[in-house]
This record gives sequence, structure tokens and C-alpha cells, in this order.
Amino acid sequence: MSSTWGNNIKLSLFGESHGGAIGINIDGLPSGISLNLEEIKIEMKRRAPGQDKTATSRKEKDEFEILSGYFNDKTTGTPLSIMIRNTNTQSKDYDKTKDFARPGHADFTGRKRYLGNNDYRGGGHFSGRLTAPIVFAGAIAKQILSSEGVIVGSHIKSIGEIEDNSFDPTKVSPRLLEFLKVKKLPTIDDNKSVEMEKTILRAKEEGDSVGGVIELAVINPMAGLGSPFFDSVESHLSHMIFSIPGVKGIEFGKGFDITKMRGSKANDEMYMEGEEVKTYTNNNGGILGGISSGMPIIFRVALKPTASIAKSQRTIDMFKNKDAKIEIVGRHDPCIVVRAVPVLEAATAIVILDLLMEMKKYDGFKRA
Ligand SMILES: Cc1cc2nc3c(=O)[nH]c(=O)nc-3n(C[C@H](O)[C@H](O)[C@H](O)COP(=O)(O)O)c2cc1C
Ligand SMILES: C=C(O[C@@H]1CC(C(=O)O)=C[C@@H](OP(=O)(O)O)[C@H]1O)C(=O)O
Repeated sequence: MSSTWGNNIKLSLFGESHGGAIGINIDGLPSGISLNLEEIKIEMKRRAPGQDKTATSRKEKDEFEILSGYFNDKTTGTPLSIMIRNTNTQSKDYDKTKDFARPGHADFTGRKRYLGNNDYRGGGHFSGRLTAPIVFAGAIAKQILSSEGVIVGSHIKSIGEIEDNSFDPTKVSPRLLEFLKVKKLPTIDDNKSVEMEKTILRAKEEGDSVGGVIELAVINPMAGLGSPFFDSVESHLSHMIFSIPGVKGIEFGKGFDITKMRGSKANDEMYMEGEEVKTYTNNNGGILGGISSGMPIIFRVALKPTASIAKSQRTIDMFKNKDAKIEIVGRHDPCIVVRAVPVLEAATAIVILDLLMEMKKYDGFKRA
């Protein structure tokens, strides 16, 4: 089953972009947790479409209805289920091009996988719209993590050729993450968000799209999350992050650039700060041997330029097996990076919570 995930928190995602509703079933949550529903709504609004000219013009409020698992303002511990109705579909946009595979989208592979039975409207189950319920689950994970002192945040590292500064990998402050969270295009350097917006709007005017990179930080993570070999923090995060539509790459710490360093520079030398173990640098992104070291977990995620663009493109007619041309009409994000920011934070929070719950299973024993 491809739409279920998790070991301790088990997620089951359902719906299609142009069906009645999308939603998620979250199993394994601890009981007795009071959720801050207003905070969840803020996270949903950060992602919702149709709010800005850098985004798709499809307008969805992404209001969620809790169906189960929440009683007397607390989680019951049994499956928490929510539904988000699709209210602003425009399926006729997909009539004209339904026989043609959109280059870069999942029309061709979806047709092969589901033998032509997939709902192609709005990308169906492949749509970025399915990230709304992930943001809901992530908002809960963020609240549980924050009660343990762990905070997840991010900024846009680049869009096209425009580059923001990087996080200081040894210390990312909660204040910086709060400041980024309320920004429309969250960059550390304010001037860069202006340039990024111009880059997106220029591509849109030209009937084109742009991609970019998001840098994420998990701050105050406890040391000891994850296990070698197949349950490393990197492999869990990568599994979840690559489930997000449009993701093309991930790198931890210095990432590919660590190959250009010598060991003497790449190694993160250690010191004691009171009772805590710290490192002077954080080239390994807070993970060693697949296990969190207690330093910030830092990684970057590459997102491709949106597939559905207005420019004429060469493709195939999937029914006639013939070459064809496609001109896509409809409402698309000229850049998915901006709206993917809260999605990737949510995805990260879910993974860290799942790993933390795993750790709590063995944490009762005396530790070195
Ligand atoms: C928040 C979000 C919004 C997206 N919006 C669009 C869009 O408007 N048009 C589009 O073609 N792709 C969009 N995508 C990306 C496609 O869903 C994705 O490229 C497609 O499902 C194929 O998957 P892949 O790129 O991972 O191979 C979006 C993705 C996300 C995460
Ligand atoms: C609706 C959302 O984004 C959609 C993601 C998407 C895709 O192909 O991924 C295609 C577009 O769908 P439609 O053609 O129905 O407007 C976007 O608008 C959302 O993210 O909530």
C-alpha cells in the first residue's frame, strides 16, 4: 500500500484533487493531548492555494473536519481522522488534454501503474493538493515536539539562480525560525525574497516555471534518535521527503560539498558546553551513524520547476500512441517552492516524532 506510512505514528492518506474530499487517518497518537486548533489552522493557511500571485489561482480554504479521535478537547489515542472538502475544482481544464501526457507530471506513469483507471483531473492522487492533510498531521507533530523542546523550521535557500544565505548549522535560534514562519517568501536576507518573487513572476509571464531549494533545521533534537543501518535518521527523512510531489533531491549537512573537503576540515570537532556535547562545526548535519548527535539536524531539499506550464511542449497521445503537442490551460503554481515550505516542515516533524516515539520505547533503560 503506497499511501500509508510510519512505524509509531501511522498515516493513511486518501483522496484526489478533484474528488469530493482529501484527508488523512493518523493512528498511534498518544492519548490526552490537547491540540491547539488555531495553530493547526495557521499551518494550513501557510500552504493553502490561491492566496498570492506567485501561486495557483485555485482557491481552497483547506478547512478540516475532525471525524474521529478527538473528544472533550483531547486526543483519544484511537485513530484521528480528518477530511478536507475540495470546493473549487475546475475539471474542464483537464478535458482537452486528457489523452496527452503532461511532460514532467505523472499522467503517463499513473496511467501505466493503474491501467488507465486513475483520476487524472488535477493530477488526482498525485496532486500537490494531497500535501494539505500532511500539513495537518505535521502541525500536530510540531505541537508534540515543541512540548519536548524540539522545533522545526525552514527558509527558501534558492529559487532559480537567486540564493539566500544559509543557516548557521551550529546554532539556529528559535527566534529566527519564528521570524521566517510569518514571511510570505521566507528568506534570511529580506532583499532575496524580493528578487525571488520577481523571478517567479517573470517565469509565469513567459508561460514557464521555476524550481528551488528549501533548507530545513530541527533544533534542540535529543541525541540518540534513529538506528543503523536501515532506520537511520537520513533514510527515514528521505523516505518521507521524497514522498512529497516535485522533490528531486536531498542533502544533509555539507551534503555533496563535503567531498571537496579534507577530513581535517570535514570532521566536526567536539567540546563540552556544561553537561552538553557540542561540535564546533556541523558538516554532518547533526547525524552520525544514522543517529542524531544533538546538534541541529540540517538538510536541504531540491524541488523541480512546476511541470504544468503554458508553453507549447512535445508529448505523446497516450491512446493513439502518437507524437503530439500539448498546451496546458489551467491554474498552476509557477513555482511550488513557496507553498512547499510548510509541507516540508510538516513532513520533517512527522518523521522526528515517529523516531522520538521509537526512542521512548528503549529510553527507559539506563543509558551511557
Ligand atoms: C504544494 C505543491 C503544489 C504543487 N502544484 C503544482 C501545480 O500547480 N502544477 C503542477 O504541475 N505540479 C504541481 N506540483 C507538483 C506535482 O504534483 C508533481 O510534480 C507531480 O505529482 C509529479 O510528481 P514528481 O514531480 O514528484 O515526479 C505541486 C507540488 C506541491 C508539493
Ligand atoms: C489545489 C492545489 O494545488 C494544485 C496542485 C496541482 C498538481 O498537479 O500538483 C495542480 C493544480 O490543480 P488544479 O488544476 O486543480 O488547480 C494546483 O492548483 C493545492 O495544493 O491545494
